[in-house]
Amino acid sequence: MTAPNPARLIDGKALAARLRGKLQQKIQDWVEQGKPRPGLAVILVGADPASAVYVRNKIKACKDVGIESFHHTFGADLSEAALLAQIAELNADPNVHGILVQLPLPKHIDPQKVIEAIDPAKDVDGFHPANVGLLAIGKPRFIPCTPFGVMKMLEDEQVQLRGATACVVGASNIVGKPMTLLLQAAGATVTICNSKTRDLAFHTKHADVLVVATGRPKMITGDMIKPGAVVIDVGINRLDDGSLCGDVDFESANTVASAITPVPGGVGPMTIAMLLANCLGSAKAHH
Ligand SMILES: NC(=O)C1=CN([C@@H]2O[C@H](COP(=O)(O)OP(=O)(O)OC[C@H]3O[C@@H](n4cnc5c(N)ncnc54)[C@H](OP(=O)(O)O)[C@@H]3O)[C@@H](O)[C@H]2O)C=CC1
Ligand SMILES: Nc1nc(=O)c2c([nH]1)NC[C@@H]1CN(c3ccc(C(=O)N[C@@H](CCC(=O)O)C(=O)O)cc3)C=[N+]21
Ligand SMILES: [Mg+2]
Repeated sequence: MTAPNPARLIDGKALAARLRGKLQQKIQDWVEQGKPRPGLAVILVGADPASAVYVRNKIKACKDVGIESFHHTFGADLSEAALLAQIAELNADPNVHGILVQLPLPKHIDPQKVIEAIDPAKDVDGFHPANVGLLAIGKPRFIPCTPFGVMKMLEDEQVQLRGATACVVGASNIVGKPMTLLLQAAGATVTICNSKTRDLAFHTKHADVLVVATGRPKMITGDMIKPGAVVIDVGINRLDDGSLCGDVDFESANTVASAITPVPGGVGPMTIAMLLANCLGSAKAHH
């Protein structure tokens, strides 16, 4: 059975490809002006298979648009001190404009300490407290890639955020919190939910724009969605059969929403495109 009235599919993969094409041209122009090629250092600690895939995707995306990438891979037994020393070296390297330490890190390493060791001017993830603060006061330097990508998708879809009701489900530092700041800066009235939220559906059902980032496969079902809402599914979950699914139950949500992102092919590719955009922005700010 097909949905009676299926939602418009928001094609993040296609939009990301368009953005990468524009970036490739901008980087070519920049380098032709005699400016240094943007460089991104990616640090991977340990052998988490999902992380390894993401890092490989990021490095390939760099190559496609003309960003030089520097890949540093370490075993899971790397000491925190050694990681901090590696970051200090990259902070001082003039060929490196962006530094990304792939999360999660092994348990013996304090991720907050690592994030704070990165030069805020090279923090293309936008996770450093200085950059979080700048975003919070409406003067962003680096916008975290995933929420930045979501905003680009909403813009491309011409979703009216001014005066709209938005709900963000999930309140992490890397997705939910910065997402809330961006939506509210765009004029939406925003509710942010977490695992303790009582009557989650009450909140989600009021949202014209619903963004979900919980890491709970298919937890948002069609009956929790306002008819006609725009639904953005940030979740990436691997099921036992090896397939990927989001935090939204696509099948039931698709019949209620007016537009929805798929997983895969939605927010994920946009995250990488915005990382590349932040790297070019950083190279320009350095020169
Ligand atoms: N597409 C992309 O580019 C990216 C995708 N992701 C994916 O997005 C998802 C979220 O990632 P991340 O933000 O890092 O996750 P975290 O685990 O850091 O945070 C999850 C958040 O969701 C909340 N939450 C958990 N369960 C529920 C529930 N039942 N009801 C309401 N809220 C709940 C948690 O609440 P509490 O605060 O109470 O614990 C927490 O705030 C994951 O699937 C991840 O793989 C992440 C980054 C990028
Ligand atoms: N310092 C840091 N910065 C991050 O931005 C960061 C991180 N750590 N750790 C993990 C999360 C997750 N993340 C994704 C990026 C792209 C896809 C992506 O391209 N997804 C494809 C599918 C990929 C697949 O097949 O597995 C898609 O949705 O179509 C997914 C997830 C970035 N993260
Ligand atoms: Mg490269």
